[in-house]
Amino acid sequence: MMLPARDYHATRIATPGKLPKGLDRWAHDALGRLRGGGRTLQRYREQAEQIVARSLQQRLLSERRLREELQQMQAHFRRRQKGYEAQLPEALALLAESAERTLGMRPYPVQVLGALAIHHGCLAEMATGEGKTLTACFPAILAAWSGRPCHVVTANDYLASRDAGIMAPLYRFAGLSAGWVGGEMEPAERRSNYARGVVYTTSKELLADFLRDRLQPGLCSDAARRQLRRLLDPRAVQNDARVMRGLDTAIIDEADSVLIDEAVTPLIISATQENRALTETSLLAQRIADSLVPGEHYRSEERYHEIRLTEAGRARLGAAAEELPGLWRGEARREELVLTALSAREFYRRGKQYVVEEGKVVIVDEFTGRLMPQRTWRQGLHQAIEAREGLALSDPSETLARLSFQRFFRFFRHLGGMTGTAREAAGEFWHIYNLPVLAVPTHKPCIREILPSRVYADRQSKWRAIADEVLECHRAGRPVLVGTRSIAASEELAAMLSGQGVPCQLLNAVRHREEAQIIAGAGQRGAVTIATNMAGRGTDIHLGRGVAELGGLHVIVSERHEAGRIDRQLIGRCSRQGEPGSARSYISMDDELLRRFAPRPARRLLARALAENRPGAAALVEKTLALAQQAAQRLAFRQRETVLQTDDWLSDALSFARSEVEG
Ligand SMILES: Nc1ncnc2c1ncn2[C@@H]1O[C@H](COP(=O)(O)OP(=O)(O)OP(=O)(O)O)[C@@H](O)[C@H]1O
Repeated sequence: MMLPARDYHATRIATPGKLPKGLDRWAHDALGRLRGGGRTLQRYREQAEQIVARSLQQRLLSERRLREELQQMQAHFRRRQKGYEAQLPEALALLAESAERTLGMRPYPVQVLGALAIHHGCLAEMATGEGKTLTACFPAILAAWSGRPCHVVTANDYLASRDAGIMAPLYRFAGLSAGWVGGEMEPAERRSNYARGVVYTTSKELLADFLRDRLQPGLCSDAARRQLRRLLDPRAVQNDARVMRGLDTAIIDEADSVLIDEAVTPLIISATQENRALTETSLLAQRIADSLVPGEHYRSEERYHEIRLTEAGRARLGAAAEELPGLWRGEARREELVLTALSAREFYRRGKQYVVEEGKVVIVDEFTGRLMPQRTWRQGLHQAIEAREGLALSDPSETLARLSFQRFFRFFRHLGGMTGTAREAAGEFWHIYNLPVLAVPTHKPCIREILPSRVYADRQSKWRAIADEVLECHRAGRPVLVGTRSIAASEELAAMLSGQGVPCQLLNAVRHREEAQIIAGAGQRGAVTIATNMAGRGTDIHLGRGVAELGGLHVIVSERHEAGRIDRQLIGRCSRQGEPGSARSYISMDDELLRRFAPRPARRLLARALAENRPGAAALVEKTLALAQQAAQRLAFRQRETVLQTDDWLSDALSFARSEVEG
């Protein structure tokens, strides 16, 4: 019997506390280390082994009996009577047996350990390929049994629909229904999916729906009043345009991507309005920017993506403004407009940060490599890029609601998650989200071979060497996956390989329709797959027959990312669950990471050492690259912390302003 999902609208969402400072922060960090420490891990490990052993005993239960036991357990968790948590091991044992019967997968002890960690509000670091999808189901079921909304957050729509579909039989068996919400869905479909016990979706959909729901007219923020209104006027339920049931538990897959990489970008719900004056201004700014000479009129700082006008640049701009409309008379405003146009020219590249589709600029997500047709850059940047591309300018938009992902996820009462790469950011997870990181051991020892990196003076020689290595693997019958940082680079390599007669599959934001098919073929004998970060997370590449004997999948990292975690995710596509596999990174002296984050004199010295073939030069470049990656990560962390502090400050300032008005 399936119990109806509880109507949760009437309950308040948790209000996030402030970030601890000074001594409080020190004490808080110590607590984090304790909660994510070896003792906790040992305790969960022992419990997990007992649970798996217990589940093996339940093999003898008839299907009817197993369902009955699950129903009783669901009732315990729904009522939350005192001591119900003592039933946790038995509940997990029943679910483990159910997973075997419905999905043909009995969770390994390390998966049960991961499930326990997530249930207790930790972030389980589980290596890639260890079966996080199944692991997440157990805490999701335990949470959804309470009748409160449980959201499983995945990295993209494809994974949301895939995971909800694959795991549906287990949820049904446990008396729950599972749904998924994706970008293309209409409100009615969204509502019906959000009404399910467990909902798979992406952080963007979840936050956008949360904000849109909050914008609905007549929404009472007070829980008791809302309940009363619904009792007095049952029609209010039908007229309620909100799609979500509320927020309670979020289990976040690829938690580092969601809670760290994307955390700083605020999600903004906006309405576009025609503004001819702004359109003309953007075109004028573009024309002026085109007349400025780099080095003479402005200087650009690539590391911080910052542009500064020189005195000559200011003078030239002032002279140009004399013949322009009033808006250009204000010095600060005209500089802002031209700096935006210059940023568009200097830092934004087609095929990297964006593509042009049907006459529109479409943003490519830097971390996932996917297109984001709903997103636009703010403060005139989108229009500046359109102007540079010679496209019709879109109307600017007015902000209706905004919230950063960081702040949003701090609203949840229960937060848990998993990822293959959390260690580097353990401090940040605890500091910002109160999530201790627990490193779960692998089910089988990992036999991945990390081959020494290869270093080249320039990108042309690097790409030629990559093509040679791909050809070598292809001839030997080994499948290869090459990860690139941009769409343009993936296309370039594909053209190069095709020129050499090597058939290859290309997976990027522009060619994504056959994603599932490409991934299904990527582990077959002789397959060559070139992919942007799209293949970096969640893709499960199965080895074809005889491929393991040849050495398994070989991964080539063609250019390192600012966050080391992203490289580790890509490398994690090979050698899953104890299979063989290997990975190699390629570096060139003009890689963006080195250009932006390694000091220029060091780069010059290294380039000379490389050109002269000095022993140890390649190792030095690799060390410099590691330092550059650390510098990039530190900068990104500081930016995220600032965003959260600004968010807190804004919310304080706004609530103060409101209470003043009300008072
Ligand atoms: N207990 C199990 N028994 C048998 N097969 C399993 C089990 N758990 C997971 N698998 C299989 O292992 C493979 C990897 O699982 P999954 O994609 O969930 O890994 P992952 O940890 O999410 O990887 P990634 O970090 O790359 O996203 C899948 O093919 C899945 O069916």
